[in-house]
Amino acid sequence: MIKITNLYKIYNENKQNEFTALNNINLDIQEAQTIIIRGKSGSGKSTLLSIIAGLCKPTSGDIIIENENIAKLPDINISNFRNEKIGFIFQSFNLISGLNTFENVMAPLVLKKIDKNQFEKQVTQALKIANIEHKKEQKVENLSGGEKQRCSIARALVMNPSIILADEPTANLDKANSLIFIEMLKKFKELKKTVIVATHDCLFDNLEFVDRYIDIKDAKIE
Ligand SMILES: Nc1ncnc2c1ncn2[C@@H]1O[C@H](COP(=O)(O)OP(=O)(O)OP(=O)(O)O)[C@@H](O)[C@H]1O
Repeated sequence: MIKITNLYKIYNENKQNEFTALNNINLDIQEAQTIIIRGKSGSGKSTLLSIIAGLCKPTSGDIIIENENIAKLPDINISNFRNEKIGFIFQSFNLISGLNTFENVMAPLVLKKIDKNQFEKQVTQALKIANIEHKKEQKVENLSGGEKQRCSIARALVMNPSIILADEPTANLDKANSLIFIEMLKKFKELKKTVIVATHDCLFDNLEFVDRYIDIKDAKIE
């Protein structure tokens, strides 16, 4: 479902500060699997997730997602592809201040031509799955850290994507909220989402529902 072949990411290529962040990555991820990518700070985890999300171009190599080689897609097609297929949960939540929870979650739907009832249904369903419906009218700047994350999870789910990517999802959470996030991963699995989490948090070690742990060291899969 996600097939990565001979993937390289070289920052500042042919310059004095050239740096290889991903060095010949090959990876096959099946539909509905839960994958944890582990590695020290600077090992290349975020770079790999950003490339899978189409947020950043590889230097070379192929990333086939549902029969589409996103390494070769023009930028405009990549954003449409990302909007429909991928939900991204950012470490620092990336919510829009001044708007409430409901408005933040509906943001990805705004440009879609769907009727108001369907629109409200999709937002409400995402809020329910993420357990944040009770805060739908609260401005996001007044949410707690855990609630901000649940709002960003609802936003990631609102388009009903088949793939969920999470970059260091527990970096800004206390232990209790980190464990709530881990429980949320089980829910994603029940919903048959393909989930890839990049983390160096040992709370993610030895989880029985995780299909595969991938360790990255110095830009390579170990
Ligand atoms: N735009 C850039 N230009 C140059 N080097 C970069 C750029 N982005 C990332 N890097 C370098 O690539 C390496 C991998 O970065 P990346 O963010 O993927 O690591 P990471 O494993 O996610 O680390 P962390 O856990 O700290 O987020 C790092 O050494 C980083 O400094």
